[in-house]
Amino acid sequence: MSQNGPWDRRTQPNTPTDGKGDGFVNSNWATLSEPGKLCVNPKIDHKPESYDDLQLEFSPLLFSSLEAYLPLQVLNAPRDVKVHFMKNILFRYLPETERARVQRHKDYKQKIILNYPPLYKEIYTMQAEKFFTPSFLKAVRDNTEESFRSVMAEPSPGIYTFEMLQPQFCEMLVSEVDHFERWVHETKFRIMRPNTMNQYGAVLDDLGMESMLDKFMNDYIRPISRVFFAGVGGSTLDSHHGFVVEYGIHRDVELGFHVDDSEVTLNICLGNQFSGGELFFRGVRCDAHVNTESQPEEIFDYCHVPGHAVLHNGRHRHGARATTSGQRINLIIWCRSTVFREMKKYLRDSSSWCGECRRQKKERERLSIAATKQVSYHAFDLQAIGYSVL
Ligand SMILES: O=C(O)CCC(=O)C(=O)O
Ligand SMILES: [Fe+2]
Repeated sequence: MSQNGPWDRRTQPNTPTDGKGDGFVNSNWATLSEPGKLCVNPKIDHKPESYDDLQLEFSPLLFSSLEAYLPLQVLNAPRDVKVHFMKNILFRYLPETERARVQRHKDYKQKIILNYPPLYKEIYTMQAEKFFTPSFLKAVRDNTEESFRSVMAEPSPGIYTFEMLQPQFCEMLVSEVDHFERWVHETKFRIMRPNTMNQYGAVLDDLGMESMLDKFMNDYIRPISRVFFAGVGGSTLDSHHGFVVEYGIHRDVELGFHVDDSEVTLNICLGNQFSGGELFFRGVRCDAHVNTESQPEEIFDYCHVPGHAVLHNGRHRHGARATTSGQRINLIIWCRSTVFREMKKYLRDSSSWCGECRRQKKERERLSIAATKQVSYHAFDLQAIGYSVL
């Protein structure tokens, strides 16, 4: 995540100012910049603030959860002070190499943001009425399973498709990406591609859209995921990787079979004219079973429609077939849950979501029922010939 959040630009607590701006005049808070300690006993009835609107290196939920452990003096301080205090503590747990990586990425993003002149500044902030179709917006505002289902199809278990983006927004985003690619070409700026499997495409978070996409995830993906992907962290999504992929002539052609680094993935086709490029799905798998066979009922192919979204479990194995003519650009948002990832380390049974774990569990149950039946038939036979069975 970015370190370019609003608090980062503010005067730090140990630099008191004249009190007119964002600085802190209360000299008590100056001491808070020293490495702090949390209290052993949390304040039980404490109602934490939300940190969702900030771009932080750690999950906003982590900051909300830590609040109850803050010393009273910090607990009553402004949110910026609390963030600074908690961040100092959390950073002590990040290995040096990870810290250096975060810093390098921050510098890289800052360089792009300072030098790249956006084509459409207006798409860098969330404007729901301009981005989303009215039917999608209504479903999210009603915020019930029924309202979501009224605009969605589930053509295969766990794969949801629906109309989501306005054509004008899709066109603007495609033009913005084209404009960015031209800038990259002209300036010879070396950019990072979305992932190891794509040679083209751009990470939208890196070109200044991170806070817009945070809102996109928090307000428009999480409410739906809370209903349909609760078992895999759908209600605690707290970070994302947002990017576009580009296929066609002089671009990527296809995408191999893979799982995403996400709990829930939103994949929206932005256009343009193209043929091919179908997504193929082959069942949800945990790490241990990622290379196992698909069952016939897990086989599903989907044709992209511009403006339409596909929402699926990140562990749903999939790939994209060759785009055989034209150009296809898709917006992908990989949504992640820190809480689910932590929990997963301790859970041994993934049969609630992994197709192969579920199949093996059923098979074990079938064998154990068959064995029990065998024992009772055997007992019945013995009784029939005059043995008493305890
Ligand atoms: O090209 C597509 O539609 C799929 C992209 C995808 O699966 C990914 O980027 O993870
Ligand atoms: Fe993917």
